[in-house]
Formats: sequence, structure tokens, C-alpha cells
Amino acid sequence: ATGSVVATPAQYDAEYLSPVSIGTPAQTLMLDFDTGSSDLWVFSSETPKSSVQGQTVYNPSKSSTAKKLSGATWKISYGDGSSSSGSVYTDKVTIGGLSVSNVAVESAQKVSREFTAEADLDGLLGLAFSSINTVQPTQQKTFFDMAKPSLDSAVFTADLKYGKAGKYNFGYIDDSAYNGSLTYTAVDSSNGWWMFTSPGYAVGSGTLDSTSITGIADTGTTLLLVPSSVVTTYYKQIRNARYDSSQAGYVFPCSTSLPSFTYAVGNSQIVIPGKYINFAPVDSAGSSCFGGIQSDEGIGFSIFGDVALKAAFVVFDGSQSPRLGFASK
Ligand SMILES: CNCc1nccn1C
Repeated sequence: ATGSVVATPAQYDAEYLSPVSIGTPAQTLMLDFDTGSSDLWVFSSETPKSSVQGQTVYNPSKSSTAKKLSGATWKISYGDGSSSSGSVYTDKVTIGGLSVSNVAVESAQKVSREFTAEADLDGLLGLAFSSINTVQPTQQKTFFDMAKPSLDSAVFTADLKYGKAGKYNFGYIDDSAYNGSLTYTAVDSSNGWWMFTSPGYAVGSGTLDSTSITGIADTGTTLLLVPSSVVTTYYKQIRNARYDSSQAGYVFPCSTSLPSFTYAVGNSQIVIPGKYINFAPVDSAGSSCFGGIQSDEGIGFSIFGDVALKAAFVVFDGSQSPRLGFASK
């Protein structure tokens, strides 16, 4: 089996949302596919009405295939401080024509204000390793792990794009979606993430600096978060860039033309065009813009978020020895 679903960017490519059908008859929600976490959770009929501001909710009592997972609970918090928690059902989940039965669908009984404020996001679909799924007392598998036995190939791919819809595919690699060849690199999944080491980086047309960057391929994080030494080197190339402590990041005039940022993958390189690194205006006047490359200070590793991933076609290979494949496009 295979599946293919569109990934539509929210404003400023802050996140990408995909339609997911849950239950019988189908209830279709827009979920943020997140390779940095492993819970599939949704706004639901159990979410306090005051916390639901525009989201579509899953109602398990209206699904003939829903079953309560008795005694199960979940609770998760994300790097940006947002969080959610609740109860658990199992139900049929269909993504882009790929149906999987008895998937753990985590029903939100609490969501933090950040999620309430995101009217277009109805939940998250975790695509990291099941070892960091938060359901207790019995940890649950991700959609991908549940689908794996049925997939033609134990892979999914992320083809996110700048300012327009991209795709997530399950079970196959669309060789027409990228240029040249895929370069695979080793993954350390011991902490539950798709963690890899990039052997070097370059700014603009400069030579490759062999400073390695170890981080996670994370579709659920917006920006590229790297060591402060790399951040400093990048913004040093931009005359009017400055660190704005009120924004806790580097900003520059929105009219600035930005140098590209290249990250190495094995013996290959992915070039992030400069325009991908102008994330969004920080003020309503739109004069000052927030950089798409910021520091990973305090995290413990780097994060190759959407700013980095949308410059590539990325294969998340979930075979016996997981690995990541990158190609330019
Ligand atoms: C932006 N804060 C909440 C959120 N939205 C998508 C993912 N996450 C963590």
C-alpha cells in the first residue's frame, strides 16, 4: 500500500497542514505532520469549548469504529512551550488513500493557549519514533509504525515547499520529485528523533566550513536552529542584521537580500535560498523581519526545521536500520 497527501503551508510557512480522515463515517481534520514527536492528537468533543476557537473536532461517539483505550492517558509539551493532554481512542485513520485500523487517536481534554490560537490546526500527527510516544500506561505506535507492515516500502517522504503546497508520501519514493540523486546519511534514533550529523555548512557562495552540525530533521519546527557560532557567521554577512533581545533572535530590514545557507549531507549539499531565510515581519509596519536561522542555545542539539527541509526532498527510511535521504529539487 501507499499514500500521498498535500501539505499546505500556514501563514509565513510557520507550519504545514494535511487532511487526515478519522473514523467511520470519516471525520476529516487538518493535522500538522511532525517528525519531531510521536503522538497523534486531535481537538475533540472532549476539548473544553472555551479552548476550541475555530478548530474542527473529532467526536469518537460518532464513529462506529472508535474504541476507548480504557485507562490510557497522554500528556505532551513542545519546544515552544505549548502543551496538550487527554484520553485515548483507537480508530481507523486514512491519509491520502492509505487506511490503517486501530491507530491510537489521542483526544485532547486540555490544550495550551497557543493551540487554541491556531484556528487552522486541528491536531498533530507524530512521525518520530514510537519510543517517545507519551501514552501511559501502555505506549502506543505512530501512524507510520502501524502502517509499515502494509507499505510497499518502509518509508515516508517530505516534500515541503516555499509558500506553496508540498506533499507527504507513504510507502514509496517519487523519483520525479527531486533532481539528481538521493544522498543517505545515518540516523541515531536512540532519543526517538531522526537525528543526523551534517558535516559542514557554507554561507552564500563561500567555501564549506567543516564544522559539523548534529540535529534532528523536524517538520514540526518552523526554523533552522543551529549553534550560535554558525548563526553569528551567517548574520555577519548581512550589514543591517542585528540581534534583537526583545524578539530573542536576529532581525534585519525586510528589504534585505539574504545570502543562501548550505548544509552538507554526506558528500552532497543542500542549498537554502536566501529568500527562505526571511521568515516573517516582526512588526505590523513590516519593516523589520525575523531570521529563519536562529540559535539552538539551550536545546542540546540543532533542529533542521521547515526552513531547511523545504529546500530538499527528504526520505525518512524506517527500515530495520533507519536512515535519512536528502536530494535537491
Ligand atoms: C506554535 N505552537 C504550537 C504548535 N503548533 C504546531 C506545533 N506546535 C508545537
